[in-house]
Amino acid sequence: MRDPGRIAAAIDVLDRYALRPQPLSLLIQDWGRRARYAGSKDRAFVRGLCLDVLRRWRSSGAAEDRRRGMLVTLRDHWGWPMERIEEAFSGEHGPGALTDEERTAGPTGLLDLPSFLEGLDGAAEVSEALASRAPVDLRVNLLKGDRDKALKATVTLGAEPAPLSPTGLRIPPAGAAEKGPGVTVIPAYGKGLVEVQDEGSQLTVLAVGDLRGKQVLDYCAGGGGKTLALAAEMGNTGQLFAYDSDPQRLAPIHDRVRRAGVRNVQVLPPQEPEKLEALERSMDLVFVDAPCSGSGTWRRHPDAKWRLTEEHLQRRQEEQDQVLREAYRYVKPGGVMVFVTCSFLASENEERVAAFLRQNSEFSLEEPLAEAAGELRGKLAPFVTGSALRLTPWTSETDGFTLMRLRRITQR
Ligand SMILES: C[S@@+](CC[C@H](N)C(=O)[O-])C[C@H]1O[C@@H](n2cnc3c(N)ncnc32)[C@H](O)[C@@H]1O
Repeated sequence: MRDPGRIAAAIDVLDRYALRPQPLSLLIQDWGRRARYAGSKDRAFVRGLCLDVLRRWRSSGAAEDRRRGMLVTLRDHWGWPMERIEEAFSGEHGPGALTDEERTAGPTGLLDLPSFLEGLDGAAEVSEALASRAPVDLRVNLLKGDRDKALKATVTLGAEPAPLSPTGLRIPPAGAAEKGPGVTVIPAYGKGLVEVQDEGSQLTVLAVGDLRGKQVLDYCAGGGGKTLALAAEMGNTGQLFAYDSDPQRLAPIHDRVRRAGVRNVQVLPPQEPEKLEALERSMDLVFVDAPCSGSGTWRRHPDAKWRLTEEHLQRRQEEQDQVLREAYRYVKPGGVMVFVTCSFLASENEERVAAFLRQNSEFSLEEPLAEAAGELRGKLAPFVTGSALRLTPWTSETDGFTLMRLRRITQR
């Protein structure tokens, strides 16, 4: 396909998104089925362009008019000269020649945040950071080798040591219309030496402190991203239990655990609640990676940014309250519960923890890096605000994650 057809396709996909906001991956799949003639480079181009327009959905004007959003994105963010844009719009299979009015269109001046979040502190900086592309981060699985070995194994992908996580590698963002790095096809991935995991996500596990020999419950284990990182930190010692209320989300964990060489994990299926109940008041650590808006990952999933409504946010908060109400029961006296979200919003973090503490006087807040290893503590200290560790694209150049730490006070 040439520029005109690719751009018309991207506008068509975005028109469908505007009509009914849904995950972009579904819309691209749907387009791929209709456009049998499109090759893998065409798909990468259309997907990359749609993501970039969605990143600046409001400021480019795309929310109101996809042609305008497309023009502004290609001209102001992809750096295409007007001549190329004119040809792409008016060429065969293109979306149709630009009008005089369109030619002079500029940015709208709106922030690229849902309107109910425009009042956030530092909203302009937040909006700009979330509109940028994210790198691909890898976590080196220390059960299979060290970072030097992983660096050699990923050199063809352009990986370099990540700035903050001692287990992290970073591959810079691909060019706008390029396919991302083929991480999952390299032997090091197949052998479990590296996992795809944002540096911020890795840091939430590393910040907890020494986990060797401990009894740990990963209460919202999902597909096991944090479970694998916790297991690697535990060095296959102690016991790690992985639970999630949704059996479908938990399903991939078995294969992942095997590939990563993890031997200390017991998966607790929600269909057998007695296995979870048996852990009551016995865990050194309950790690709660709570369901959330995902606002910290909007660089990667800009389509999710425009699907979030105030009602959705309210529902996530209720889920967070419920998860806290359930998970604390498994913490032993003197043990710790760590509450993590991939959201930077206080309403999904500090406010939830405060609500929990009002109901549970047995727990008290601790400094979030209370047991983090010395060097890491130094690196992460700048990102502590009040009682939360808050990592964000605009401060730590990671996805957004918030971590809070609660201790169950020993009974006298
Ligand atoms: C952020 S995701 C977890 C991601 C996962 N920890 C990872 O790193 O791949 C949140 C998870 O919480 C689960 N969840 C929601 N409500 C829950 C509850 N009441 N009890 C246990 N899990 C719950 C969801 O099914 C979802 O898988």
